Amino acid sequence: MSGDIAGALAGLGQAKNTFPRLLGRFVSGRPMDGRPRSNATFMAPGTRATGPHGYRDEPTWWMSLPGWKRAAVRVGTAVPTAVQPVGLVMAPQVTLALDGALTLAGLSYASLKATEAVRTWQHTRDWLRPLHAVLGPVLGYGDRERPDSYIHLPFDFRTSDDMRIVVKLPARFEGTSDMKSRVLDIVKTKLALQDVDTSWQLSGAVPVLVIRHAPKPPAALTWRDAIPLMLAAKESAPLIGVGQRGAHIAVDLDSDSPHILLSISTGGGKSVFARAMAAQILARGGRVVICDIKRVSHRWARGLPGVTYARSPEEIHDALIMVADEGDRRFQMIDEDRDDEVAALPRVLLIMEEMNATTSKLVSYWASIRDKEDPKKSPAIEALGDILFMGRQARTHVLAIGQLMSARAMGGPEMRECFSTRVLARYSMNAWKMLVPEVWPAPRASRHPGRVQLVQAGQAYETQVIFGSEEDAKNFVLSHRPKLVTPSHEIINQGNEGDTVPSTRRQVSPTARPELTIVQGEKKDPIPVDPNAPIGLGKAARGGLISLSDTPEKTLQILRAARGRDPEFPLPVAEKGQEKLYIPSELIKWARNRPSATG
Ligand SMILES: Nc1ncnc2c1ncn2[C@@H]1O[C@H](COP(=O)(O)OP(=O)(O)OP(=O)(O)O)[C@@H](O)[C@H]1O
Repeated sequence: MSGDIAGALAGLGQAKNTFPRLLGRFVSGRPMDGRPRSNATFMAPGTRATGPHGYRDEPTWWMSLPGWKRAAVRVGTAVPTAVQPVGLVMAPQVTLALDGALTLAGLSYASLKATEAVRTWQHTRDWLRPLHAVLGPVLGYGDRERPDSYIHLPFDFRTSDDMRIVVKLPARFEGTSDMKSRVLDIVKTKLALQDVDTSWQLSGAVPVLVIRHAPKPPAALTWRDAIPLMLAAKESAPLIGVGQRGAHIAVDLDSDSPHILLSISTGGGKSVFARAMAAQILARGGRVVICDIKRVSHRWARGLPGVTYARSPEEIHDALIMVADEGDRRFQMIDEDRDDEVAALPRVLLIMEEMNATTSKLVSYWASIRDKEDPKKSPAIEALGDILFMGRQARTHVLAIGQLMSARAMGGPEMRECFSTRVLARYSMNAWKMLVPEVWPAPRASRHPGRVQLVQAGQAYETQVIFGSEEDAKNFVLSHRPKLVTPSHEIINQGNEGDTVPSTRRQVSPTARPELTIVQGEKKDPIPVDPNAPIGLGKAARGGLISLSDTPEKTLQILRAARGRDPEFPLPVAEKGQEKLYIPSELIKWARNRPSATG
C-alpha cells in the first residue's frame, strides 16, 4: 500500500517536469528542477542561499545571478548550437566567421578568468591562508571554515591607501582588550601591516573588525618645516624625519643604537639623509668626519668648522685611524674614571660613503704600501672595526652608507652586526631578507622620493626623511653651531698633554703626522708644526707649511685671495689680534684639493 503512495507521488513529481514547464524554466533562468537555491529573482541578484541544508552565507556564483542573466547565458549558448547545422548548410562562410568570433570571445573571457583565478590563488596562498592558520583557531573557527568566509582582504591591501580589511568575528566574541590586541597583533604580523586604524563593531549578530592603514607620513618634509623639530630634538637623537600620524622619527645614538646603516640604491636619497644628520651633529657642536671616496657627495661641508673631509684612500685610511685613536683616548679617560670629561667632549659622527667601494679601495691601497713585516689586514679597516665596537661610550658613531650593504662590504659579518638601526629605501626583497630578516613579510618598497623604512628592534617605521639643500645644511650649521666651540673642541685627538694616547695604528698621510710637510711647489725644509695648533696664513706660507708658488710671498697672496673667493677654503677657528688662525691640516688638505692643484 505504502509502495503505491510513493509511486503516485513520484508520478506527480515527474508530471510537473513537462516539456513546456522545462522550457519555461530554461528561458526564464530558473533552476531546471524547479527548486530555488537562492533569493535571486528575475531582475535582482541573490544575496542568500536557500536549500535543503538550511541557509548558507552566500549563494554559489551561478545562483547569485539574477534570472535574466542566467537566461541570457542559456539561450546564448543553446541557440547558436541549435542553428549551427542549418547555418553550415545555408551560409557556411557567415556561420564559420560567427563561430570564429564566438570562440575568440570565449577564449578571451576564459583567459581573463584564468588570470583572475591565478591572482586569487596566489593571494590566498600568500596572505589569506597564513592569516587564517593563526587567526582561525584564536577566533574559534573550525578547520572546515574557508578563510574568505570571514576575512575580506582586498588584493591591493598593501598598496592602496584607502583599503579596508574586514574580519567577521564570531557572535560569541567577547571583545576584551587582551583578545582585541591578540587579534590585531596577528593580523598586523601576518599581513606585514605597520601602523593601522581599527574599528571594532561588536554590537549585533555579526561583530566585525575593520582595519585601515593609518595616515601615511607626509609627502615631503622641507628643511624649513624641520628646523623647529631639529632644534627641539635631543642632542643625542638627531631628527631623521616624520613617520605615520606625524610621529617624529629620531634615533637616539646613546640609548637606541650608536651606529646607523643606510642601504639605499642609487639616487634614493643617501646623501640627503647623511646631510641632515651631519648638519644636526655639527650644529650641536659635534665633529663630523666624512670619508667620501666619490669626493663630491658632501661639498657643502667642506671647510665648515668641525668637519674633516677625507677623499682619497690615503686620507680615508688616516681619517679612520685618527677617529679610532680618539676613541682609544676617550676609553683611557673612562678607565681613569673621567667619564664626565668624556661626556663633555664633542660627539663624533663618522660618515662612510659608498662602503662597498671604500673598503675595497682601502684593501688595495694597503696592499700597495704595506711592508713585508706589516700585518695583512688593512689597519684602516681594523680601525673601523674598533670604532664600531667602541660605540656610545666613546660618543663616536658611524653612519655607513651603501647601495647593498653585504657583510663583505662592511668588512665582515660581525662589523655589520654593530648596526642595530638599519634604514632601507628602494630595496629588493633580497636586500630586505639579508639586512632585516626579523621583519617579515617585508613592507613594499616605495618609489616616493625620501620615503624610507627605518628598522629598529624588529619594527619597521615608514619615514619621510628631511629634505634640505646643501645651502640649507650649511646655513643651519653656521647659524646654530655653538659659538663657544673652542679650537680644542674642534680637533679630534687634541686633549691635554697627558691625554694623548700613542697610536698603535699605522698612519700614512702627512696630514696626520706631527710634522707637516710642503704640499706643492718649491721644496724647502718645513718648520716643525703642531698639526693641531691654529696657525696664521703668513706663518703657514713663510714657514713652508704651504707652498703654492715660487716664493712664500706669492703663496701668501694666493692664500689670501682664495680665502675671500673659494667657498671651500677652511674657516678660521681662532683669532690672534687682527690675524685669523686656521687648522694646519685643513690648510694642507685645501691646498691639495684646490681646483688648480695638480698633486
Ligand atoms: N628626503 C627627500 N625628500 C624629497 N626628495 C628627496 C629626498 N631625498 C632625496 N630626494 C630626491 O632624490 C634625489 C637624489 O638624492 P641623493 O643625491 O641623496 O641620492 P643618492 O642616493 O645619494 O644618489 P647617488 O647614489 O647618485 O649618490 C634628490 O636630488 C632629491 O630630488
